[in-house]
Amino acid sequence: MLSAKNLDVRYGQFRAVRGVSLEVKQGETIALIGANGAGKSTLLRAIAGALPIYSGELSFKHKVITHAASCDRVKQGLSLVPEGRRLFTEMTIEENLLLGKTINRAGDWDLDRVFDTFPNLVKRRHAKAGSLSGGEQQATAIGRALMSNPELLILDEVSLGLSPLVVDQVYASIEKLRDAGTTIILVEQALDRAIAFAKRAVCMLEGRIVLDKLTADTNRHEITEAYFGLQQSATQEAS
Ligand SMILES: Nc1ncnc2c1ncn2[C@@H]1O[C@H](COP(=O)(O)OP(=O)(O)OP(=O)(O)O)[C@@H](O)[C@H]1O
Repeated sequence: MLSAKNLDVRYGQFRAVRGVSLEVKQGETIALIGANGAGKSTLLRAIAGALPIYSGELSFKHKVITHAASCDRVKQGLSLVPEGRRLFTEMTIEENLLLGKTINRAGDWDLDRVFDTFPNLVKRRHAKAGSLSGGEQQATAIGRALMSNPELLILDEVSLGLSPLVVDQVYASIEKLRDAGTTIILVEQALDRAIAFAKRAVCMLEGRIVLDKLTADTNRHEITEAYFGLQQSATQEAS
């Protein structure tokens, strides 16, 4: 579904993502793991078209999208829920959700289905997004992405700033999406949760992928070593 080949993403001279290659198959769930500054958000934002790709090639459903505008990527079925949610705070939940619909991609997602998936939003549907709790805002941001009927859903730090109880609720909802076959890449700082949720773990260190394994074939210890750069067998050689 998604194929990244040797991607470099830069801020000025600084290579935040260095020669990253990643293949994502339909229906896969991938946890993108790594320490602060490892390059996870930069990679996801470049995949979504929010940052330019300096070099390398990115394809989605066999079509090269390396330099496609982000709205064209959404039209093709690739949707990012960014870190920090980025809602329109003066608009209501419902209005924020409907923004996801403006792209007009065919599919089953509509307001009713989003409210079924996130029942905590129903009573607050006419409340301004700026007045919502963190959990409600996160649910709205995910719901807005779903309204575009994505084939690949990318979630950056869904649990950031949420209480453990609310994180459980958000995960219960995205587990439903996973079990329905949605392809998901998610950044998650809580390692145990990431391993429990995803079928595959991809760990980044200093802009590179240093571990890429099925979660069933790895363990917390191996991922932690990759996370801190303690392992010898990097899956991608330094370029
Ligand atoms: N706008 C920017 N300008 C310059 N450098 C940046 C910018 N955004 C990120 N960086 C740098 O790029 C590197 C990767 O950052 P990125 O946010 O992608 O990491 P991350 O793995 O998502 O970390 P975090 O978990 O803290 O969000 C870091 O060294 C960071 O300081």
